[in-house]
Amino acid sequence: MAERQAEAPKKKKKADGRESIGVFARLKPVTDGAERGEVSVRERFGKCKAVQMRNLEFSLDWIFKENASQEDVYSIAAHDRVTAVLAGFNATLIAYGQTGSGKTHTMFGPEEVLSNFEGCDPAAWGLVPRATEQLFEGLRHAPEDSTFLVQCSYVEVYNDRLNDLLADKANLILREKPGVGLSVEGMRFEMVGDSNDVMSALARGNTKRVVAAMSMNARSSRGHAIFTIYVKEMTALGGERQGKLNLVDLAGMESSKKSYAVEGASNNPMRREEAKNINVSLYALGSVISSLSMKGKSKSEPEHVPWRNAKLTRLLQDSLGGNSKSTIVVTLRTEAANIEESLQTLRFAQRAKAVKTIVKESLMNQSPAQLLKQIDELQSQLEVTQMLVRQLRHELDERNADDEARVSSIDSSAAEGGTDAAALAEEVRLWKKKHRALLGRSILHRILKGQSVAALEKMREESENQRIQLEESESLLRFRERENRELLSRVEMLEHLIHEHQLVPSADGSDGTLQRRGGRQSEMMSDEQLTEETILSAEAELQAAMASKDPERLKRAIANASEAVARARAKNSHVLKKANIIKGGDTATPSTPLRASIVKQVVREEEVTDEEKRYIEFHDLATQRKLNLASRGFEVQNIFIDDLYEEAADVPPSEWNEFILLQLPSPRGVDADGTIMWEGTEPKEVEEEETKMSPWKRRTLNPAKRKTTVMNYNVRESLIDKPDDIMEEYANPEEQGLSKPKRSSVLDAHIASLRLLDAPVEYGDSPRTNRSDASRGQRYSQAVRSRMEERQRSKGADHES
Ligand SMILES: Nc1ncnc2c1ncn2[C@@H]1O[C@H](COP(=O)(O)OP(=O)(O)OP(=O)(O)O)[C@@H](O)[C@H]1O
Repeated sequence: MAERQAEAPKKKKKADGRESIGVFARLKPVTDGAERGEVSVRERFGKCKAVQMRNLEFSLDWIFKENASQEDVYSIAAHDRVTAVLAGFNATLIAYGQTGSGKTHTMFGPEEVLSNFEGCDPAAWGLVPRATEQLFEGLRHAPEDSTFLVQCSYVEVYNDRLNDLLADKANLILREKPGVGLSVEGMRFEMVGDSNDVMSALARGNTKRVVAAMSMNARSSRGHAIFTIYVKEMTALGGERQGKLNLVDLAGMESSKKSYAVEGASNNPMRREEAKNINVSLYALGSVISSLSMKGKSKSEPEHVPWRNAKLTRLLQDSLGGNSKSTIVVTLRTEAANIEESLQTLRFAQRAKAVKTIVKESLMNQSPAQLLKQIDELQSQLEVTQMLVRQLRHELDERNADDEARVSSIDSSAAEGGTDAAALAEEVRLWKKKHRALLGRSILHRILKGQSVAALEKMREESENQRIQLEESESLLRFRERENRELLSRVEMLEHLIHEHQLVPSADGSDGTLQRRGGRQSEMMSDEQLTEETILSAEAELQAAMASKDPERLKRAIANASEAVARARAKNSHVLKKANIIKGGDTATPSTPLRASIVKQVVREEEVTDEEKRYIEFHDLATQRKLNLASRGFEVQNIFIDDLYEEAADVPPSEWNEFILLQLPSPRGVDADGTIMWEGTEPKEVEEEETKMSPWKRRTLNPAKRKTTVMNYNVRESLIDKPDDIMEEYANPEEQGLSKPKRSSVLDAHIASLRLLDAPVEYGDSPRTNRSDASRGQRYSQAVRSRMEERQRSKGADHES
């Protein structure tokens, strides 16, 4: 084995069941002859948890270097997830990365793993065959009175359609069922009895996956594949529990220029449609991860997660936002030419690390009827046991009397001297032995009786608990219904407001602006209303621009919409000017030179020294802080945790938090002069006289010594300028064969992404903390839709009259 990595990192699980998604990165060896990019894995005390790419550092749960084996990846990233499935949890393993970066290799292994599973070398097996082996091995050691039902399903999301890879069924429908959740209608479930069954189902399914030769990968997957194994355990007493394992091999993000380098691909409409769909669904996944990572970070946490923007995100809803222990392995290409894509992948990974899922064990599921049946059974068992005990006691009493009579008769014959004393003593010993055995049996029956009584008590208690739970659920339902009614009346009120301030196009209607009917009204409008109006007009213009098929107008409209969203955010949130680099130190200084790699050590927990423990603790604190900033959209540049650790050599551990907060402070915004405003302590020159202050603090507060370089993500640029294909397709939807609903869902994805991720722009207003863009976002879309419907209706009415 190339590299036996240190033991798997312990997943932190909070008492409330919230658990972080495990996020791992795997580097793919550089392609022959290509130049390696600026990438280095930081390794300390046998732990590989940080990767440095250009001047950025990303801390994840583990970084697998190029020489990491399939076994290393499995044991660190997946083994405990599969164990959890056997204990009744849901688990998900996802591979995410640029096209050709090794997702399929990580999930399945090289091609022969599927084409010749039994004949290939098990060392080449990827996560899926290993997980399957572990599952069946676990079942072989399960309690004897349990029986299991193991099934699998395999679907592909191709061009935002759901196809069943185990049956010849295309375009399956997703349905939300009350009490059951999301299900794929008509999907085939196949029974499997061992790893060979699973692998042959997979191999069969894979022949139906759409794979094409692209310049970045000779066998590139053109859709996302989700293979699921369901394990249902049934006990002799009628209990049931179910765990499932989702194995997700995503298609890779595409850069059109690089992907179409294969001759003919750029003119192939099928390949273009695939690439567009892959990118749109992965953007939707990025938006979902962003809003999930922001959850709980501020009081005004966004409630809306845009799950519905793509089939892929709907299918992953349970894994990323629900009840599942999830792991994402991001795969990275390390060639210099691919660094930009790898950075995007790592940004996604960093955000995913801030996401928490709520993990619940699937308990033995017993209905009140089943419980009552068990109570009946136990009661009759108890009666039988009681009868047995009574019978035994009676038998024992009789035997005791009998024995006593015999012993006394033997005693008296011995006294008379007529019998052989030794033979008599032997008889006495045998009788006493029998007596003891009988007593033992009686005790055993009593223990049995005790167990039955205890079990009966437990059943009664469970039955009572279920009754209470039922009552609680009913009252919660009543409460939710009341809440819903209130929400509905609020929506009606808003619709009314919007109707009152109806917008009309500007005089010529072509400059992409809208104005309100009746200028005087605006004077009476609140800031909030004006903001809503601006967004509404921007959205209406987006729709109009789409209908006009004028690409220039559409580009203007998108820029206008994102500007409007940014303005709205600027009024209500922490903001930073686009491309405004906040610096306390000298940004001209080149990034820290790469360190010579440290000799790897494999360490056991008990062998960890105090110094190592301190380092790990510091690393965790600093990572948490970076994650916190990342999930708010800020990227920390030129700061590496190892350097901070050295800087903190004289900082007592009890003050590490303060130190890290000073080194990585929270940007609040920019004032009118362009000066950064910070939450908490501002950087300032500290007078030499202030000697009471500890040296580290004086040093850190000095802006010249401070290392901070924080930047906000410039997502707007990547959304608007990068996917040129998508822009073109907006402009020529008919030519691209896009249906109307499809177009609007693409647009919705963009709008949602802009709302969530757009680079905030500073407009001089003092920042406020009350931020509720997302929920407002929902209201905007709803309002736009209902207004349009109303217009249609009134147009219809005009015609009729
Ligand atoms: N860690 C690795 N070690 C050796 N070879 C690898 C590794 N990762 C990937 N490869 C090889 O690189 C090629 C591309 O990998 P793979 O098909 O897994 O990429 P992918 O990310 O699934 O691409 P796509 O998104 O286009 O489907 C394959 O030939 C694969 O065997």
